[in-house]
Amino acid sequence: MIVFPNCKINLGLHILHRRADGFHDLETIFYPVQIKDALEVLAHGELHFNSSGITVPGNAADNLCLKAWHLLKKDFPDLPAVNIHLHKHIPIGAGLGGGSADAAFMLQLLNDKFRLELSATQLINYAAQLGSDCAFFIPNQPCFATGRGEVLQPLDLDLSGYSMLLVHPGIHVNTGWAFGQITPQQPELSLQESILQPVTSWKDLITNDFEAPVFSAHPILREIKEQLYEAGALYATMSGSGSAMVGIFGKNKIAGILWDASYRVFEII
Ligand SMILES: C[C@@](CO)(OP(=O)(O)O)[C@H](O)COP(=O)(O)OP(=O)(O)OC[C@H]1O[C@@H](n2ccc(N)nc2=O)[C@H](O)[C@@H]1O
Ligand SMILES: Nc1ncnc2c1ncn2[C@@H]1O[C@H](COP(=O)(O)OP(=O)(O)O)[C@@H](O)[C@H]1O
Repeated sequence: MIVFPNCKINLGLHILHRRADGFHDLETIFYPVQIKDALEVLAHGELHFNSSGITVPGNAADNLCLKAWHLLKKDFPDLPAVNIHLHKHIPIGAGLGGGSADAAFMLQLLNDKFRLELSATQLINYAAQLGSDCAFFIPNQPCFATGRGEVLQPLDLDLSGYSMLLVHPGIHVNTGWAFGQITPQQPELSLQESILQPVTSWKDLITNDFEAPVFSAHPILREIKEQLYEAGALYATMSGSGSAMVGIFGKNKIAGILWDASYRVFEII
């Protein structure tokens, strides 16, 4: 069985306060984006994982696909061993939640392939144990998210009438480090209300708390944001803790930019 985990962007992100468990309560809008990995699982004699495409940092044994299998195996002792192949295409450490997407798609795939009959709510509970933004990839539709990012409220938001440019300059931002740079505070404007306003007004309404510290550490990201506006973006933002930068444009209204050859640039129409 093969599935194609997609990534997400964050439209606005506020960090509200630090919790006793070390995590932070936040509010954000998750929006699915169709840049995808490929994840294939075959029933096999013993558990095996390999990957191709972009190199995933860390040990293969720590890959979130394997963690998803082990998590279900604890509750379903008869879950068969599987042979997993991941082709990695989604930029890593980019604020696109690619690892979380792989984990959530793995849970869903195992649920379907081995008829575990887990409900969406149960899958969300498993996903939340694997990563704070992992739960989003179960409904995988635009959501207003609170809590650690796992409390999801579907949102009627459709950007298919716009074009989107996603620019990844290859900088890997560590999520834990990024949270450590923030002094949590209550936002001045309600994100839930701002997102309902026209996209043309988002520039003045919708902010990402990670931009200030991450732009300080990597000033090139501020320049990319400015370039996106110069190219005609109606709204430009960093996704999550970065470093992917997103521009939302009128349909087919992206002015040509000569990006640095080392950047990965995705045009999503
Ligand atoms: C910041 C966000 C915004 O969507 O995404 P990315 O930019 O990483 O994609 C998410 O909150 C990231 O979620 P995820 O990448 O799953 O984070 P986790 O693995 O759960 O946590 C990584 C580390 O980030 C910190 N963390 C994460 C989530 C949260 N609500 N509070 C935190 O303080 C913790 O220090 C934790 O050890
Ligand atoms: N399948 C996977 N894909 C990407 N990263 C993974 C995966 N499994 C584990 N990881 C670990 O998760 C870290 C962050 O991954 P990623 O989801 O790309 O970050 P972000 O949440 O910033 O988009 C990586 O540095 C890597 O060590």
